[in-house]
Amino acid sequence: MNKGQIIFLNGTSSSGKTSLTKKLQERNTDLYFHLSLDVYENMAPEKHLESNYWSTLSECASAMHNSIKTFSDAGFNVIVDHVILDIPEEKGWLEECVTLLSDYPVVFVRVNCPIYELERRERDRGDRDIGQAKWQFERIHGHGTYDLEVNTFENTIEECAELIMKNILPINNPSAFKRLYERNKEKI
Ligand SMILES: Nc1ncnc2c1ncn2[C@@H]1O[C@H](COP(=O)(O)OP(=O)(O)OP(=O)(O)O)[C@@H](O)[C@H]1O
Repeated sequence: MNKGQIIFLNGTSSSGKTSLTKKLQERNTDLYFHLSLDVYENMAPEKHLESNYWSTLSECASAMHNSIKTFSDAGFNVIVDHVILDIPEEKGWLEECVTLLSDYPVVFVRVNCPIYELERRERDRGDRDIGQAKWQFERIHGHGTYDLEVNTFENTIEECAELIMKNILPINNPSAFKRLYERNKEKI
């Protein structure tokens, strides 16, 4: 069975990942499942998140990373909506993803948006902690390796979705995940 396609979006809060996911699902006739850390976090009991937030969140993230592989192995396409930061608490998250998925058809997408627009969206939403987007903006994308970048401020969500679909790589094409995996191996 062919592995399911993986579109892996990484961007700060309010960068437009959910909007982009909905647009990709709308324009594709093929079925794409949406995997997001919020959903996995909601599966964990509140008492664990309250008493040990980062360690519980890391277990939620790990469950999600392993699920991506399971979905793809079963032939299901997925869109992963993630915020992987360069902070000690999330150490190993990206490494786990690239180790699990280096041989999978992944398009790793950097979702960009300028800080003033992130802050404007954050204020408008009213359901996000003010300052969260800025804090994440200063701690994301440090590894610098992606297959593709989109900018949800300069381009419409439709244009960003179009660009992603044009960049779905043929199977066996070396993706950013493969390059990151090889780079990590050299460090060990
Ligand atoms: N291209 C855009 N132009 C204007 N507003 C946008 C654009 N993309 C997203 N937004 C708005 O920004 C807000 C955040 O978008 P969205 O939920 O897609 O971001 P997100 O990256 O999934 O955020 P989070 O990680 O916090 O869930 C929403 O109110 C959405 O309508």
